[in-house]
Amino acid sequence: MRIGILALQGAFDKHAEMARSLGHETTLVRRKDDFEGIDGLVLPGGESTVQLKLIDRFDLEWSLMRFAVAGHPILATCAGLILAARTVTQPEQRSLGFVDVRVARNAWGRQIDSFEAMSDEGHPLVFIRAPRILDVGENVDVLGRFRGEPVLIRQGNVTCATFHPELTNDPYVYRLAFRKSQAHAIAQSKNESHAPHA
Ligand SMILES: NC(=O)CC[C@H](N)C(=O)O
Repeated sequence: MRIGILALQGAFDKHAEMARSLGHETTLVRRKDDFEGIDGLVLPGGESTVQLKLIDRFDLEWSLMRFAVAGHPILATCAGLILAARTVTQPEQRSLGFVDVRVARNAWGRQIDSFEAMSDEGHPLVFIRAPRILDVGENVDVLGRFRGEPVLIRQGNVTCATFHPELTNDPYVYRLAFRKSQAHAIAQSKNESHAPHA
């Protein structure tokens, strides 16, 4: 697949490395034109307030919405999850609403700004001023937990992590987010919609 990495601000280099190590091609996405030809998209960590401003400045909101609604696979991590969430608190902030979750920003407290841990399922986690998922809607699947609380979720084509999977050496989150079968299904539905109507 060709994976676009939103590269306005934040931790996008390591995402590109991880995607390439799994055999994907990558495109750094900074302008509307960059959405052409990508099959999947990463919304990386960083500072979500700054990222929102840059999305406005470069007029990318409509392209992001259209990409999500078209059903393409999206992986949103940390600040990316904050952008993708339905509701953001602490402080409140506008968001794109791709997934039906409520998140609190910077929610682990100052003393433990950044830390490494293992998920309940045994995968490595790196948290950096991470958000916490406060509640999930009924259409949201919880794919990973830490001490019982959701840290990896998926709703339809959008997979979100509160942590930084690109800073671990475990690619399972990418495998979950960018499944071949998913890309295939999307390509097929595109072909069908292009088929001439009898
Ligand atoms: N590592 C991260 O992406 C941190 C997210 C950041 N604390 C925010 O609120 O946007």
